[in-house]
Amino acid sequence: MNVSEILEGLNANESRLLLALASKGKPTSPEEIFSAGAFDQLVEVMNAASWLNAKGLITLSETSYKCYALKKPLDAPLPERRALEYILNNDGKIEMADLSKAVDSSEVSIALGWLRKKNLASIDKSSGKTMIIVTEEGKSKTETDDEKVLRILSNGEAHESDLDSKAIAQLKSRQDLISERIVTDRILTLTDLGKEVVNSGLEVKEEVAQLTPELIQSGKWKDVAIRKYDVRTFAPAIYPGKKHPLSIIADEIRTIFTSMGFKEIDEQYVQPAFWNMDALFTPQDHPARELQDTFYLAHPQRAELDDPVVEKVAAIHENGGNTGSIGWGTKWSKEEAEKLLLRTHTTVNSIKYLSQHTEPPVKVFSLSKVFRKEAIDATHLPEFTQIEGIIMDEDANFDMLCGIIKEFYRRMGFTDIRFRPGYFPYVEPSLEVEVKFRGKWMELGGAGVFRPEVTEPFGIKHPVLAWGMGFERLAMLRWNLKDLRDLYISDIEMLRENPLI
Ligand SMILES: N[C@@H](Cc1ccccc1)C(=O)O
Repeated sequence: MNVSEILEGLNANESRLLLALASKGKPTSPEEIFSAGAFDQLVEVMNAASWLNAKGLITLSETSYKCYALKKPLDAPLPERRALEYILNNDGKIEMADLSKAVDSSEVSIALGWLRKKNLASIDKSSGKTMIIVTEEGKSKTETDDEKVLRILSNGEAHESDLDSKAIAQLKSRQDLISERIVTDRILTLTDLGKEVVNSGLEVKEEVAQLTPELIQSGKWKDVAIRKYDVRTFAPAIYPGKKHPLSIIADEIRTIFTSMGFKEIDEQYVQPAFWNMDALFTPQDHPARELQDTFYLAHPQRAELDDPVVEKVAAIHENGGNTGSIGWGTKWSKEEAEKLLLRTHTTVNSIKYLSQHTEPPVKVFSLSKVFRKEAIDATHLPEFTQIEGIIMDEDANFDMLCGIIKEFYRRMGFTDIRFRPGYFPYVEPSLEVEVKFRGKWMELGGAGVFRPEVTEPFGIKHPVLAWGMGFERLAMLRWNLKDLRDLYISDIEMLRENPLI
């Protein structure tokens, strides 16, 4: 291509950039060009730069480096420093067991590990006791290399060349201390060809980026230069406000149930044990009622029960009432039933709704939070969400229950479902629902038909089909996550990359 052909092919922004670079007379960064004011957006400079680079009119060189910052301000010296101070104040030597006086119990092994690794202290067992003894280095070093880095970073972000690289590596290996960011500097330089193009009478031809009704009506469109449409141009990433992935799934679930004719219900998180357990024929000595499984309220501890149904439920527990069942055969305590707790399942919503709606048809669902004293791990959270529902109908039966659950999962995109015998005190038959995912069966919830011991006190005469299923686990399968906790960590990258729908 000769110079005049090149000139012909330049768009307005490319020409503008060439002229800006020529007037600077030296290699210049896109940011500097942008701040000179000829462009509306930095991305336009970058876009033009990449085209000019491809055409050989400029070179675009990039250098990357790392910057470090504190993840959060340090409110105390590192555990090993606090431990060291403590040992020094105790003549440079303490018993291992006393280390917990210097640092938090969760920091003991961290402090000890780093004291030894940094050679600030050593372990000595020669006296028969395990002693921690400060080394010469520990006595003289008032600041280690990593502490120096932390001190620098406490004044703000710093360039990697200003920091000790070994100390950085050490700090990176520890949790929650420092974060790393890669910064890329770009420099634009006119090539000889670029200079030649500038010197051969380059000028900016104004272009129209958008055809307007006026341009068309007035006929001006014939005279203006219209910018070429190019799908390969850079575009800035836009992160609009959008729904959290969990809300997207929740919406899907709501749409499925409402389109099947269900109405959504919910209740308070705090419930008397009566509704959460007793009304559901859960015996008062059931393990799930224990303090280590259920969150009970401290203030107030109880709510008085004055519903006439309480007596009926009591009789059912003690001797089966007039259901034909023999009940649990134990003395029922009203006090136990009056304890307030954070609901452990949304089945409490279903039974409360039934208590007010005893005639068919009933088709309701809940999608709401429940609470259990679970240790947090990859598949358990103390606060999670259940997908609950009931159907009461004259013709309701077990097949219908299995059919509804299968249909629900089919609409969520899971076709391999199986039912296994399970045990929930309030249903008979009692089922566990499992979904096959990547060749493995995963338990997603329970279901069954409410027992007469549950329905009789309310005078319910027709079958009630009930189910309660995990919401987070479903979301986990949907997004192929290994860890439930990822759903609730608001990782901004994950949220940005997640598609809008
Ligand atoms: N409530 C049960 C699920 C369930 C609901 C309804 C009927 C049977 C089982 C649970 O939390 O695991």
